[in-house]
Amino acid sequence: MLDVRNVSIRFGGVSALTDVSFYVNRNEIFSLIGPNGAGKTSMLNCISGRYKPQQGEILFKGEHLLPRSINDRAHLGIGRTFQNLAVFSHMSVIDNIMVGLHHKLKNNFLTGMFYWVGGAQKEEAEARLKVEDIIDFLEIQHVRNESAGSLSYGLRKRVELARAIAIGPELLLLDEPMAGMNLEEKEDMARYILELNEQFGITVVMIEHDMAVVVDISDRVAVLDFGEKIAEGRPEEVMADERVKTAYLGVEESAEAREDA
Ligand SMILES: Nc1ncnc2c1ncn2[C@@H]1O[C@H](COP(=O)(O)OP(=O)(O)OP(=O)(O)O)[C@@H](O)[C@H]1O
Repeated sequence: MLDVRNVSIRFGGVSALTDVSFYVNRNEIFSLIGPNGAGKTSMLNCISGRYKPQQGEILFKGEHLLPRSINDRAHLGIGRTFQNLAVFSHMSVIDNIMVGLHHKLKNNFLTGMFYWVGGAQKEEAEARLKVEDIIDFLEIQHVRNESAGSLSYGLRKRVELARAIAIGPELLLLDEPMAGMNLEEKEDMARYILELNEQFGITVVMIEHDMAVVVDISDRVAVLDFGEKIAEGRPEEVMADERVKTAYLGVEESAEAREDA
């Protein structure tokens, strides 16, 4: 479904990604892991269209993605969430989800001006139905009319996920979906991701730092370190890899050194 070939991107003197290749099969849960600054978010940004790599190709269902805009990629079926929460705090939960869906609706701003004349009203009504399904699925009925900013962090993350799935993605890019969550919230999020994958056939590419979650729910994993891919395979294979252990050990050692200082 996704074929990343020899992707490199630099920011000034920093090589965020160097010649990185990997593939993701349809219906897999694929995790990108690695220490801070390894290039994981840069890779998601290259796939979703926020960044344009200087080298390489990315194919989605056999189509070249790099010449396409962010909106085009959403239309092709790529949805994403962000590392830092990207919900609109002042808007209600339901309106936040509708924003995601409007990306996908046929009627654009101009035709929207003829709301009562054109088909937009009907389209909006159908959209609402779909939003209700998503709200049920993510168990956020009780807060549907609350403003998103008033919700707990875990619930806001769920609203962000709801918005991403509202476009009906075939591929979902999740940037640290469990960051900042307590154990119960993490378990819930892991369950939603698994159900999206198993029941709705959504392929998932996820950045996650919680290794227990990664091992639990990923089919395959790729490890980045200083912008290079150092390992790829089944979670238990990757965790046993010496280069991976060294990459993470380096991080732990420097963290200990900071604590000692
Ligand atoms: N827009 C940008 N401008 C300049 N440098 C950038 C930009 N985006 C990423 N970088 C740099 O590229 C490198 C990789 O960053 P990236 O955010 O992709 O890493 P990451 O693995 O997602 O890290 P983390 O786990 O901390 O989120 C870092 O050195 C970062 O500072």
